[in-house]
Amino acid sequence: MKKIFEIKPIEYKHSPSVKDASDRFIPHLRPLKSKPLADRPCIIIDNGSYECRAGWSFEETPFLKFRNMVAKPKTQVNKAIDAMHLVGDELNEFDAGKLAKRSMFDKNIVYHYQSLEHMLDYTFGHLGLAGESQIDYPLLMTEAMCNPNHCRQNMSELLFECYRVSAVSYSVDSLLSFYYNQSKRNENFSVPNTSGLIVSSSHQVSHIIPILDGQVALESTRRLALGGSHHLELLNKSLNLKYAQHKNTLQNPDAIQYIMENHTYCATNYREQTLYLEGLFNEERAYQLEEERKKREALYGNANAEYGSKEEEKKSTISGRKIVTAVYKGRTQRQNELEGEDVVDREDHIIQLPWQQEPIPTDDEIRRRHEMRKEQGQKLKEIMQRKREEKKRKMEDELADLQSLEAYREQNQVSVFNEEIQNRGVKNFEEYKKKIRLLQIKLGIKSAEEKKPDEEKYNLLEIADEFLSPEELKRKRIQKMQKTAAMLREERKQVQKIERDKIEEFKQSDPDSYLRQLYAKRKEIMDRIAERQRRKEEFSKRGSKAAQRRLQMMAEIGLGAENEGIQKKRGRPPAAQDQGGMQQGEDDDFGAADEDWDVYRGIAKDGFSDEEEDDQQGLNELEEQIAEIDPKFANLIYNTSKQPTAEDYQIRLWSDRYRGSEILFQPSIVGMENAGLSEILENILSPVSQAIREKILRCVFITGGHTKVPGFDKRIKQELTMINRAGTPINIVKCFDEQLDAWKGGAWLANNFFSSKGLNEYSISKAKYEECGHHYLKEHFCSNFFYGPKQGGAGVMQLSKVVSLLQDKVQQSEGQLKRVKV
Ligand SMILES: Nc1ncnc2c1ncn2[C@@H]1O[C@H](COP(=O)(O)OP(=O)(O)OP(=O)(O)O)[C@@H](O)[C@H]1O
Repeated sequence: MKKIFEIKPIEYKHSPSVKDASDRFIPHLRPLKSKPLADRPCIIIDNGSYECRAGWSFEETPFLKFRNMVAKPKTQVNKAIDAMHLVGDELNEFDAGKLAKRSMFDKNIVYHYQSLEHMLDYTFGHLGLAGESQIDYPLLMTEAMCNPNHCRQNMSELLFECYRVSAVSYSVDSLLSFYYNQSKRNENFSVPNTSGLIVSSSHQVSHIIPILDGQVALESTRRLALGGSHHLELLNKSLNLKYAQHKNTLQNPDAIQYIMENHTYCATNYREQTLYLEGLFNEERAYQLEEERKKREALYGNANAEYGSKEEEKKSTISGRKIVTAVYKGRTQRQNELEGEDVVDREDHIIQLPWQQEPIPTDDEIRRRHEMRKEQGQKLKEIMQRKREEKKRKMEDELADLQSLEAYREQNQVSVFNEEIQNRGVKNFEEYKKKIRLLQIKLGIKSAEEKKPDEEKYNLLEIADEFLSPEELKRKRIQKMQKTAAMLREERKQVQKIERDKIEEFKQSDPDSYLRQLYAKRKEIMDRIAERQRRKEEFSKRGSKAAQRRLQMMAEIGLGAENEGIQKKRGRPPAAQDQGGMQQGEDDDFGAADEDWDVYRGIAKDGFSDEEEDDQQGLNELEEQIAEIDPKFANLIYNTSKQPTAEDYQIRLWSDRYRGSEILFQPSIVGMENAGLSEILENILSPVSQAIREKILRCVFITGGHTKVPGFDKRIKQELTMINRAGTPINIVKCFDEQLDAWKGGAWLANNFFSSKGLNEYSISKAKYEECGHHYLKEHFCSNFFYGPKQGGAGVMQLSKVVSLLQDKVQQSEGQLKRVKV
């Protein structure tokens, strides 16, 4: 049996209260407040586009960890609520549909500073600083690699001007994680000796950062704009496309996130893995077909097992049950062998989506449904019977009425008789006679002649013609015809009886074929009903051609009073209608107004009803017959085995398990023309010397939340091995915690490097900010480089310096001009 995985509901965290945070931190912070700034604890904020982690440097792990989203309730109730902003776990306390969420990030760059402000309010408030007028502590904030100056500038402005933070240090998350891990693993750790290659993949982007002797090789650093969010999106799209029936569950982002975090992995070799799964799929299909064939054989016998395509049939016999069983055994054995080992599970996964079982009907319930269906059939029969009786009564009345006119003839009032029959739509006496006879036949009334015994009825047949008068000869001919017709009738009855007997015999001798015949008839009726339904729907659609044509026809023949009423309502001059029908060149706009369609729908409703009833009755009778013979069918109809089962709510992950992470290596899967990670690694490593390559490959450091996908490190090793033809040893180092190491690295940096004079070397103090301007960045081994006008530059650049720079430029361009002229 294959293992079936469940989707566990995500437990939403609740935001800690501001009071709890104050109770926790204020006793710690109070004695530290009087100390110099460098000796005070540092606030560490790892401001990630997926999650924000914040806490004090004296703690082991971040106190706050929340989805970096800000939301506004969509209420419009009152101003106070409308102005409210929810951050992080506060969002979980509201109905997701009633919130307008937004992220402050574009890719992994902060661009919406209003949201940032809400996030910082929340963070400082929940770190025990709710009552403070300014943040009297150093702050370490993470930022993206090569964060644009403009973004940092806005950030500094907000922190210094709005929150009056004492000192701010900016660091890159993956560098923090790298150095933190190095220091923890390496006893002789010193920044200038550290070299390595950081491979980081987080929510929106992935980075490859080579580090040489404690320096980031910026010109070789690369960013790939793909990360966990793209993986999630691809998985979401593919599952929703494949399992459209489970849209409700699969459109829930939490369910997809759960699947991604627990069931996806990174294939070491994409193509080989795809072929492997294809093999599994084919084996399983063959097994299924084999089983189906066996079932059919059991049900219909070997000769009749002709369902399914010949191709599939062939395939199933090639593999055969034996092979399939062996395959299953092999798979189980392989899985058992792998258990406990550090091997990525490459099999397909079956996921059980949440569902609710409907109660299985008891025998009594099935019987009740059967009875109900029978009752419905009976009712339909009764309705038909009533209709027939009504028709018969009408015909009897008509017959009686017509026969009553005979009295006028008997009283020699021929003109009155003629007038009366003409009033009833009958032209002359001949037609009158015919009509009476027709009604009698329909009502099954025998004429006086027919009631006589055969000898009397056909008394002239035995007499030779020469003994008969011309009148009798004529009657003899009629008697002859009547006798032949009666004989034919009798013969037909006999044939019908024989047919019935044959069917009964056929039913007894070959019930399967008989059953199939019944099924065929049922299908015929059902097709007819479906076709009628389709036509009905077609007519009821305003835009359909059939409906337009029908409406046009109705408009042309004129809809009498009803139509007239509508036209009056629409304010048309009555003269136009009086002329009858449509005038040449008159614009026919019947159908343009909604009322026209009401008339049409009224007409469209009646039609088909008699045929429908006949078909429905026929279908009921057939189903009764089938159910008597085929218990499976009875179950299908009355037991409604269509009831959903757990299997109906299962989804199967095949390539979905590894296709999402493959986008990092083949961005073309999501339509991007970028180079993938393997190509980027090759571009970085091929131009460098062997000595440098050796240094770098000694520590290939993997970090970032998205690298949690099992097998990611193995894939990177595989790619590097293929690039590294010289056979340089490759050492893959996985970080301790993919998501928290950046924060922990921040705490490590603050605790080890910020004390006494260190703080000034690693952070921008308020005084420095005011002196050097908002773009100022203090560079250190975990930070970004500053690009643009040099530190303490543009903002404070002397005017004389600017003028001399401009003069230099002018001179240079003049020199170039001269050269061109010569
Ligand atoms: N077990 C897991 N398997 C695969 N992906 C995961 C797993 N856990 C988390 N992720 C993904 O990792 C990503 C978050 O990574 P991380 O926490 O490093 O991002 P971040 O630091 O918030 O963002 P960024 O650094 O891009 O601004 C998310 O896309 C998340 O879906």
